[in-house]
Amino acid sequence: MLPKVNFTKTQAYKYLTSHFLTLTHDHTIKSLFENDPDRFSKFSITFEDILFDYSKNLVNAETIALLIQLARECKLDAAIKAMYEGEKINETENRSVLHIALRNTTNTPIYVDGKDVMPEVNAVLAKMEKFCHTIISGIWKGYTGKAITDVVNIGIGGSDLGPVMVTEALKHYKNHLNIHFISNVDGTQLVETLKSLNPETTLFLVASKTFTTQETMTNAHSARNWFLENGAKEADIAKHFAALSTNEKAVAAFGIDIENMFEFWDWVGGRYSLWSAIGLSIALSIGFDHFKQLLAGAHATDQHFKTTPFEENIPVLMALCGVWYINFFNAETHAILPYDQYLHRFAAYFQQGDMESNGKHVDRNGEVVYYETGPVIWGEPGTNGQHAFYQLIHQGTRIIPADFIAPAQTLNPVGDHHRILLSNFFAQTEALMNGKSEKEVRKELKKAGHTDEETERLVPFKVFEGNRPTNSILLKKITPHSLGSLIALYEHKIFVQGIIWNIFSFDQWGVELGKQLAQKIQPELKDNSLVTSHDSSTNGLINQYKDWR
Ligand SMILES: O=P(O)(O)OC[C@H]1O[C@H](O)[C@@H](O)[C@@H](O)[C@@H]1O
Repeated sequence: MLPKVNFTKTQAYKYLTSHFLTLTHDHTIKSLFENDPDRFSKFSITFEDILFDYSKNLVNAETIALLIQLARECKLDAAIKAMYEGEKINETENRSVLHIALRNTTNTPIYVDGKDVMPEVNAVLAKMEKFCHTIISGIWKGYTGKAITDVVNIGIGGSDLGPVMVTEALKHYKNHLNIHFISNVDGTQLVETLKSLNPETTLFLVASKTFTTQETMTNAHSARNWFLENGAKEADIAKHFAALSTNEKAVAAFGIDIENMFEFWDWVGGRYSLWSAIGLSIALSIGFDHFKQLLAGAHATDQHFKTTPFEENIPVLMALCGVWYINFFNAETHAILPYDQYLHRFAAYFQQGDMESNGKHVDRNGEVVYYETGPVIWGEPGTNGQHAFYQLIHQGTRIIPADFIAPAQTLNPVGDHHRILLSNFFAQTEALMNGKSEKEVRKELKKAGHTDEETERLVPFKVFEGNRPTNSILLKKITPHSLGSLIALYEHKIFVQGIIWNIFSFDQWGVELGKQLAQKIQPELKDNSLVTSHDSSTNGLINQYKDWR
């Protein structure tokens, strides 16, 4: 059982409330640097090939100490232990939360209901490895004797976003196989994807934890129809369809050979499942050795998170800074801004990771909370974001804490590109912190030849308040290992925040209601009769749709 502490009732929260007033009155981030030449070394941590710099936050040593006291009062240590020991901390679904077991490369036993899960985990990994070898090498033949050239992952949510994000992030390491993803039930994605494919050389991976998700099952059935309508027979399905699921019965009912099923377990949350059989498209894309490196990188973070004192623990500090902004500064969103094109789906991935985990308004006692919980997560790769939405981060009315992520080494050295990219990465966090004062603006305008009158008119628009907080995460290079570590840092950050906010981070009841209503509406769309069973807006929309279709 997880501890159930209301963090707003702790001593630390009380202290933080008064500390907030003194800190924000007396300091800016800029002045904190001016007053402490060692600030960077005090507020940054190097873990393997990752430098986490949180010095450009509105925190001082006292803030961090109080936030850590908060974590202690919320019994974070007991919660971490409970997760790592396989306790059923997902209490509303009565399940353990063990994505850490999927990448437990040191193989220490982890027990669920008294049974070590590691033999099963290793058996599936071995099966995935063998499968990857036969597909990548071309030993596996399609129904006309040709090797597989294209792999299509059919899944949605956690059965899509992780594989999409990681195959994109590690594109540099990919082999000859073309990997495609179909997630949306909008037939457009299916039709556009299948257009370029040959059934003789295509492998479909039907990825669904439950194997009941409507979008995925609809797409999987249509893919099967396409396969059978283009020359293949029922008996050929075994060579072209595999399933990644926890639901053997439903896989068999769909007609996929159980030999081609890669299993995982109910203690793997969908949005934490890229490390499981759901990662098969990743392993096929980059090869199994690279996939193992991805797992090893995540395992390294798991060890860091489990064994490092909170003062030096990156996910704990990421989480606590987030709590500081959300619950004391009323920040509503958190931006993830990777200065790396390969990470272009990283923010989208953690939209599900974070928002489905911590988008909750009922605490672990079943009470409605009166404080803010999970932030809105958003972001795009820099420098594209700079030319789109950074205006609001720099000069808008809201506080937007942001993570800037960049690799020191590029995987694609071309001319001066990487130096230009990284100079923007460094410049942005500096600018967000320092801003530009009236005095500086005046000087600049005068130097540019503006009259005094023009200068005074323009000054207010050109001032940057600064004092906008950021984290910088500098990686040596994007590798399967470092990416695995990075993803796991964010996963554990989400866990820590869920513990502080006293919410259950590993269920997702909020996605159910829309699903239920869609099931109800679907039969109403069959014929053209007038619909009157809903509110007037929903009726009006449905009836107009019927009129226009
Ligand atoms: O893998 P499945 O079972 O198809 O679920 C896909 C997705 O469905 C729902 O939206 C949620 O439960 C997500 O967490 C999940 O990732």
